[in-house]
Amino acid sequence: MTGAVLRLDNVGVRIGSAQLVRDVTIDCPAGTFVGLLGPNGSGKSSLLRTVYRALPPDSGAVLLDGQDLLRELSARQAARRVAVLAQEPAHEIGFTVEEVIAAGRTPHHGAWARWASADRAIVTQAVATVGLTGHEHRPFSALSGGEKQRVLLARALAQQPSVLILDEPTNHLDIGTQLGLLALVRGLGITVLAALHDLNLAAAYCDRVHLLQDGALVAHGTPGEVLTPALIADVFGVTAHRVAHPDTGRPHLIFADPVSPSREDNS
Ligand SMILES: Nc1ncnc2c1ncn2[C@@H]1O[C@H](COP(=O)(O)OP(=O)(O)OP(=O)(O)O)[C@@H](O)[C@H]1O
Repeated sequence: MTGAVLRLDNVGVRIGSAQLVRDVTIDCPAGTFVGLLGPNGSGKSSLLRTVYRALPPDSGAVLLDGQDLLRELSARQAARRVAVLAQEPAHEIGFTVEEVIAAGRTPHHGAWARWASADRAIVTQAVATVGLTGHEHRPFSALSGGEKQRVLLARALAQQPSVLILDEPTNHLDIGTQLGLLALVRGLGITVLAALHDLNLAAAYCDRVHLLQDGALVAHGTPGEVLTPALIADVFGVTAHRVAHPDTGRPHLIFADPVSPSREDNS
């Protein structure tokens, strides 16, 4: 799999009279892992939805290798190139693990076309990559939240996209699986745009990060440039101390508990 160049060019999102996102420009060079950060309700999911065509931008455009994703590519062409692991709970009731993952091949040949052996090999590989070999015939609805997330990642991998959109992909995952998922995705070599709440995961895995507040971009750059205690205090309203990760040298944040001092005073 190879990455595409993704550009969000002055994207605005409006639903009814609410302007959810204003004039956001984000460049994701091919093969980079780009983080989208910001408090609850800052517009991250709304922005990501424009990239996987769940929501049309109200202004601006989303460009994939220079082509307008909405106006120059068909839905199927876009689906061959952009996969998503979204936040919404999945309701694939009645399907097995393997059937859910196999749906990732649909944009490549249509729902009713004959399956090639290459399709089966891609699905088998995706199942193995997320560590679900042996679980192919289990009902999807009977899986735990974390197992479902791995199945949906496998479906996205089976799609063989050049851009992967992740919206809070580590929800429901234990720490080992969180790190494993992000390392796996980073190793794919495709372009990734990921909304992340965990700023330390963003610092560890992202090449660049973009910080949203109230639907507008307030900072962008490397994690080291953006994740400063001053900006974190300003945007998230918390005190953070920043240290260098002892192994990687990347920024690592330690958050202060604002309740602690008064507890000590009262004891
Ligand atoms: N369909 C809609 N109609 C009206 N307002 C909406 C709609 N969808 C989202 N919003 C509002 O838009 C704002 C941005 O929501 P969005 O889900 O994009 O934020 P977010 O940064 O992804 O939040 P979170 O971190 O909580 O997932 C919120 O105030 C939300 O209530």
